[in-house]
Amino acid sequence: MPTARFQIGDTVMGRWPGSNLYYEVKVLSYDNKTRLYTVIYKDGTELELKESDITSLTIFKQGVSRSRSRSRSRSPGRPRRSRSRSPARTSRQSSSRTTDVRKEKLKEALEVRLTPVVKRLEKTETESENQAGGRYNLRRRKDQGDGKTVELEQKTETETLPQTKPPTASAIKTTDLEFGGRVGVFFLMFLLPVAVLALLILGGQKDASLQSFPLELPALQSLWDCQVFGIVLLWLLFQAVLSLLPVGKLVEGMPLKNGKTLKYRINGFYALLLTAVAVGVAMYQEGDLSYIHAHFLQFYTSALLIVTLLSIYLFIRSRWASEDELAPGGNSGYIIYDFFMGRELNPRIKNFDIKFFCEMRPGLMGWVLINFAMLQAEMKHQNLENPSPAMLLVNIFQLLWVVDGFWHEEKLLTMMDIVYDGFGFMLTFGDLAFVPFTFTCQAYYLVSHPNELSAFWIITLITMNGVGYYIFRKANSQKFAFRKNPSDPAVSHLKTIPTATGESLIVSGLWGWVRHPNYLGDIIMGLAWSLPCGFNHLIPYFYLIYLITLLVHRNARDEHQCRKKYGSAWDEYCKAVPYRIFPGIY
Ligand SMILES: NC(=O)C1=CN([C@@H]2O[C@H](COP(=O)(O)OP(=O)(O)OC[C@H]3O[C@@H](n4cnc5c(N)ncnc54)[C@H](OP(=O)(O)O)[C@@H]3O)[C@@H](O)[C@H]2O)C=CC1
Ligand SMILES: CC(C)CCC[C@@H](C)[C@H]1CC=C2C3=C(CC[C@@]21C)[C@@]1(C)CC[C@H](O)C(C)(C)[C@@H]1CC3
Repeated sequence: MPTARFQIGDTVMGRWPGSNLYYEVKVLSYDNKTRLYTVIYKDGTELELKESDITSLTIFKQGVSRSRSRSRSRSPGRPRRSRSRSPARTSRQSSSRTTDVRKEKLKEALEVRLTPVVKRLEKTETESENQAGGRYNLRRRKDQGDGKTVELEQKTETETLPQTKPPTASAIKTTDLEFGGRVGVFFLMFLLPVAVLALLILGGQKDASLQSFPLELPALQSLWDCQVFGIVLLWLLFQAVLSLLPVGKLVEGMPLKNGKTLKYRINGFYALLLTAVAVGVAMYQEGDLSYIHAHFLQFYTSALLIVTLLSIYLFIRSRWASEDELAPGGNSGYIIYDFFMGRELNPRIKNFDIKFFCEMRPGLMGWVLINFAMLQAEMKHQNLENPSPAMLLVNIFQLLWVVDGFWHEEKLLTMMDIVYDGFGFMLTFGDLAFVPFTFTCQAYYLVSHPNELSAFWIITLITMNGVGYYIFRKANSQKFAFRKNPSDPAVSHLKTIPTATGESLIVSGLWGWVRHPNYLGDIIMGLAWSLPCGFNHLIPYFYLIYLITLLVHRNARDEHQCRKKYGSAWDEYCKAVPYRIFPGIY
């Protein structure tokens, strides 16, 4: 008959599921059969924990002070990494984000069942302070001067405790396959490039209706041009050189599995300005940008070849990557799957981060350049003295979005694409081929399909894009500011739900309206980018369709992770804010 090591009513330290973080919990009961303890966290979450996930307060405190003195003696005078980390997020959050990533893919041995019992919506500062009592009041801790540091230190130190050692890297194996597994990604790998090619062929035809497909298939030799390939290579090289310029700040990314952080040069905005200058000079020298329109298919096939070669290089080099440099989602052992998803998380050549570079630079800059080239091509093809209002709107709206992206470049470092996803065919194709050749679908379409816009429509579209942008920017900035410092006056008025991980969820304002207001803003903008092209064809709506599909899928993926991470607090959030992306739609 097994005996319980901890007694009912004992206050002990309990591991939070899937993480290496320990919180004070009270033992409620012990089940002799399952050998599980039911414990209650201070936020009211009840869990069943194994004995190995519980430690007594005394042992825990000894462990913390031991590891503290160990780390001090190892690196005297060295500043704590966690305090000087990326400005993108606080290290407290960084820590839980990495933990979340581990939790998702490392198949930890923890088996816990979440049993939401008491739920509490944190309403106002005063109210939550009154309620603080015995409960875990996160809001209050953060507001208590050094409270944040204490909490942060404890978590950092906790990771060095022997009993909370993360699973060894060799245990990492991707078992949950996405996109239909091996067969799914195999088809996607061929379907995606072909679908984009079809879009480009169709968008360039006079009759771009889907019924006319597959008309006028281009001759094979017209898909390739060595000069175009050379231009694409030069473009990549030029952007790579700009990204390496020692201007702009150096920031640290999120902590990796091995506890290290990588440095990133944030100079995208300068690179955009320099690119604009270079294009200006080229035009002044009588360069004709409409060349891009005339050779659009060849530019695409050149990009596709580079994508393929780069993906092969990335896959081969990942063989030499250490286990802790691998992405949790791209290490299934199946060649096709891992090639598609990407094995290595942050492939680098010295300080040059290939993923970060591809994600932001050649594709996004290329998008703006191609749009501008389409504007010139439109004037040439339609004998216009000035670009059409539709073309101008599309160019300006999208330029605003790209400029915004570069202005907030460092925030990308906290996104799942950088923190979690490997760099393989999917992202390489997405960044270098999909973004520049499909996000430009409206401008490309307008070159051969003019669409008149009335003043009313123009004003409506400007308003729509403005509203979308406001929601998108405000939601993203609010979340970012809140994660950085919840006491920031700009966000401290927001109502929140505390969670047992130490992070709160915003439940008022935009984040109290729908659960992903930033996606909603993005979608409204996507609509404002397509409508200038009229309603004759589906081609200009390709971006909108892609965006909705991607964001709905991303939303599901994110919610799955948030539910695992925040447990009952996430359910509470979902109850308080029932709509996912669109108001009125669950
Ligand atoms: N045009 C395009 O092709 C694409 C555009 N985008 C845009 O990029 C932007 C960022 O998107 P993405 O990174 O996917 O997602 P989000 O920026 O929405 O990040 C989701 C994370 O936010 C945190 N969070 C969720 N709800 C709350 C809340 N109520 N309060 C506080 N924190 C919360 C959670 O992380 P935690 O709690 O750990 O902080 C969650 O994991 C969006 O605007 C999106 O539209 C994205 C993909 C493609
Ligand atoms: C079907 C395809 C192969 C799917 C590819 C998806 C990618 C094109 C997108 C996934 C997430 C992206 C983001 C941006 C660009 C498109 C991809 C790579 C982004 C960097 C653009 C600039 C923005 O400001 C952003 C919010 C930083 C975007 C982040 C996500």
